Amino acid sequence: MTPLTPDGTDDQRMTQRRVLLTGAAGNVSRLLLPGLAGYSLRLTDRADRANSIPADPIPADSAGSAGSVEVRPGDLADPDFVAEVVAGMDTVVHLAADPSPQASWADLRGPNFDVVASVLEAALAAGVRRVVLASSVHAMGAYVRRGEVPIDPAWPPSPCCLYGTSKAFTEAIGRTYAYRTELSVVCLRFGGVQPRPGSVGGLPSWIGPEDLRALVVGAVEADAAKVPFGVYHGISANTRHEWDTGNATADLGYTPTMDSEAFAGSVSPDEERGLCAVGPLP
Ligand SMILES: NC(=O)C1=CN([C@@H]2O[C@H](COP(=O)(O)OP(=O)(O)OC[C@H]3O[C@@H](n4cnc5c(N)ncnc54)[C@H](O)[C@@H]3O)[C@@H](O)[C@H]2O)C=CC1
Ligand SMILES: O=C(O)[C@H]1OC(=O)[C@H](O)[C@@H](O)[C@@H]1O
Repeated sequence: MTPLTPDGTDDQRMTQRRVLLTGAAGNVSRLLLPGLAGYSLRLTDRADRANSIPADPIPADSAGSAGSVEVRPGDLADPDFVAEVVAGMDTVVHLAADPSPQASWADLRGPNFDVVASVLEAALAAGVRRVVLASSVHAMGAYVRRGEVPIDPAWPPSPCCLYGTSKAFTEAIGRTYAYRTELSVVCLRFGGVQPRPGSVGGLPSWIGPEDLRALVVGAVEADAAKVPFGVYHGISANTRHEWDTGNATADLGYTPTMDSEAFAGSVSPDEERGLCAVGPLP
């Protein structure tokens, strides 16, 4: 791997970094990509989603030079494809997964368990510096229902659903790779990633697009020697404070500026406490 120029400008550093984004045709990617415009990007998603992967240079959301964009469609369930698409990358931002809190074990075991393991294994083999793994607030959702807030990222996972369980696994296997190998792993527990929050119940766990971009860039850029592993809450600076983001500020330089309260008067009145419906597991 070519080392980055240590005294380069931020723009130079970004275009030198080769970043693979998985799940590039998805909803989080759509909001995230303008923040990654300065990187040399490789974007991947399933072939049947390829026409939703942006193929042209991404318009940046702030002044900055546009890096290159390469699109490589394929199925991450195939470990050979994973190895191929990870090769040559400095950083992997792994978003691809089943994002549904209603998903069953049968739905999740491939995309949210096996694929995570394949991505870490391929990244290690390829000499990748850092893997950023998409986790979710659902890994901690039981604390919300019990009203045990604000939630400290260092508390043990307490998933509210099997999807949350898959994210607790994601964090655990990431921690193992960081402990046993040279790979640095950063897990981001995103809240509701939306241009604006949808309901009153979603106000505490919202992360807006600008904060999402700043958090992921912070996770890509943080010095791997100083941050071999970490789990961070990806939440905006919401007035209805339920998620501690202090370690993200300290380690990743994340200083959120958006606040869901700005939308409080115009969201749906659904106030349900908890991220998931209660009832039998799927
Ligand atoms: N949307 C949200 O508010 C939140 C999302 N997350 C996490 O962020 C990540 C992205 O979520 P979204 O963009 O909302 O989901 P999405 O469903 O919109 O996008 C995920 C993408 O991953 C791709 N994918 C899944 N399995 C694949 C495979 N085997 N091979 C290749 N591509 C595959 C899908 O085709 C899809 O385009 C997920 O890991 C999700 O769990 C976490 C918290 C909140
Ligand atoms: O609970 C939330 O706000 C979000 O959390 C997630 O992890 C899910 O992937 C997304 O579908 C939810 O909308």
